[in-house]
Amino acid sequence: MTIHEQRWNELADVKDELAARNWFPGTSGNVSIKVEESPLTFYVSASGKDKTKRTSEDFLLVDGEGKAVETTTLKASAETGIHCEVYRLTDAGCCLHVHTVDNNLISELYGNEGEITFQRQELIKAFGIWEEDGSITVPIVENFADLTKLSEAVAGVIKPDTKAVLIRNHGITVWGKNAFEAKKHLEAFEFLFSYHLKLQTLSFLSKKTKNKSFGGVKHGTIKIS
Ligand SMILES: CSCCC(=O)C(=O)COP(=O)(O)O
Ligand SMILES: [Zn+2]
Repeated sequence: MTIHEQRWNELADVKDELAARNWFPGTSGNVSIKVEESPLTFYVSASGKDKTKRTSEDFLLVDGEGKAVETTTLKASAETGIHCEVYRLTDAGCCLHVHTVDNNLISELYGNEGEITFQRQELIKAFGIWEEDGSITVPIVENFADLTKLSEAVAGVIKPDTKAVLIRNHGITVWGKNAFEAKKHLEAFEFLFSYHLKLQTLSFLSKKTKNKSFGGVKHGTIKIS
């Protein structure tokens, strides 16, 4: 099997796994995988496709500027520019973008702060953070309609330890050194988002009902009194 076939299959497999979780509602989302480092080429999903279906026209090969490197009638994802920035600024080998209710809610709740930080959560070990007081921060950018501006906004918040960027009321773009790691990071973030939202809801409800069962909420810590 050629390297191109291998990468295509890895990307198709991870896309299927995310589709099985209903993480591509309404044709949303896009995925990519690096094929060659220099000059950069990567497979990216074709725009507007039903990402729950597996076909021979799911991906096309593009260069570091997001331009097709082979003759094709396929159109690269509208958000290919974001994938280009991720490959330009990080050592990513795979980049995944999904729209979920949880990542949209978190992006709106913390949008004005421009970031959300998770601490004292076992699952941050999925990002290689094993320190007692380690934390992971996800920057949040506005959802600019101009996709060049959106790509620039994403690029502007990527630091050396950034693993993902939230786009406000849009979705998350997350990456890893390969498809396995990118999926691991995505699953871990979605777990943290879901946990955080449930905890905030429980905290709010307990305050509303003056039920003292749940105390102050501090980055995932629940004090039971
Ligand atoms: C109906 S989703 C709107 C576009 C979007 O945000 C997305 O993730 C999918 O765009 P693509 O061009 O990659 O299909
Ligand atoms: Zn999107």
